[in-house]
Amino acid sequence: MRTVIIGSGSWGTALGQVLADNQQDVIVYGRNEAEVSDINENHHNTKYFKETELNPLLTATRDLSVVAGADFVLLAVPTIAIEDMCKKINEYLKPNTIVINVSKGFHPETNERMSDVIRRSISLEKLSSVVSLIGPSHAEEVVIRQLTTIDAISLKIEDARKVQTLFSNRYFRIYTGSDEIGSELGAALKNVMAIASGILSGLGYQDNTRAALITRGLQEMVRYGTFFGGQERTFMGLTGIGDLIVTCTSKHSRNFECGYQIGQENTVENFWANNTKTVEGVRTAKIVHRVAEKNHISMPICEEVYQILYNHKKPDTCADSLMLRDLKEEFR
Ligand SMILES: NC(=O)C1=CN([C@@H]2O[C@H](COP(=O)(O)OP(=O)(O)OC[C@H]3O[C@@H](n4cnc5c(N)ncnc54)[C@H](O)[C@@H]3O)[C@@H](O)[C@H]2O)C=CC1
Ligand SMILES: O=C(CO)COP(=O)(O)O
Repeated sequence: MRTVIIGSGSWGTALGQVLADNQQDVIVYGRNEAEVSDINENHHNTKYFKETELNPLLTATRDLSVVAGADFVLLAVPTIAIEDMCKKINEYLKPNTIVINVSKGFHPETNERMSDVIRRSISLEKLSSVVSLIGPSHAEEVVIRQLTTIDAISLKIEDARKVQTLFSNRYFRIYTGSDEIGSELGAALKNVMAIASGILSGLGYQDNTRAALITRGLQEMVRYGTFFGGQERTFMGLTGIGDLIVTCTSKHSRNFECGYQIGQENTVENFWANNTKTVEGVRTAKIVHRVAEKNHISMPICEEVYQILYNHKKPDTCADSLMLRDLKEEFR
């Protein structure tokens, strides 16, 4: 069984190494010459992992036609690039390919979840199903083989099981599930909460405040996710509370880091001027604002993040906006 990973960034490389560790037939496609040759020649991906030595069995290419003949294609590019990438690989795919999504967020214009974008962009006969491989998993820790558990979620459960078998090993354990809506919405929304968590740390708030953020943030995720048909219990699992904890508390999280900078500087200006990293929660905050407003879903924490990012609201005014809201709204 052959797997092609599209994207030689941090997550594509780390997941490629899991498969190389499992002695699977795997290759990474990257558009970036430096990342590809670093993997092939030095067994490093220095841009993301500094000195970490990669499994030498992991190789990379800049030739997209490598996708031809793959049984599994894993898309490890940011959400904004998923539709375009699907259209590019479509011509090469063989019938019945399992396409694995690892991106966390929404299509920037249509607001669709990633599985829906992939199903819309790849020809029906070429796709067995989409499997979302998501959960609490910083690439920086997977690449050094820290014990990690994530979910393989698919509407076609036998495909989720195939992905589970492909990736599972002594440090990487995969659970399966079929609540695609609840899982993908949880994994997307936790990025907005991680920005909020970074902001509150940057402002100097401590553990009580973070516990409040995580707990109330989870309530918002459940409210939003169940409105669109996700199951409440999914949010108690790896793609909900699990991913929420890891990104709201970790120095590895780019969403947390983005929030931290904004909180410390008490302004969003420098972030907008200088950021070059993949910070999915920034776009997600905009989409959640749009969708929640239209559907009258109460999302107070997400709304403050949106106001800071897009309406120049001062971060140090947000605590009062949240803490002094009408108490009658708080029925649980
Ligand atoms: N890094 C992590 O720990 C985890 C990341 N994810 C998700 O994985 C997705 C990918 O993120 P990362 O690998 O972390 O990002 P990254 O920024 O480390 O790497 C992204 C890669 O995609 C490539 N790329 C960017 N735009 C492209 C385009 N238009 N066409 C083709 N290639 C393009 C870049 O050259 C780079 O190789 C995100 O949605 C993220 O939320 C999920 C779990 C863990
Ligand atoms: O999704 C992630 C860990 O589960 C990665 O988080 P960041 O995108 O914030 O770095």
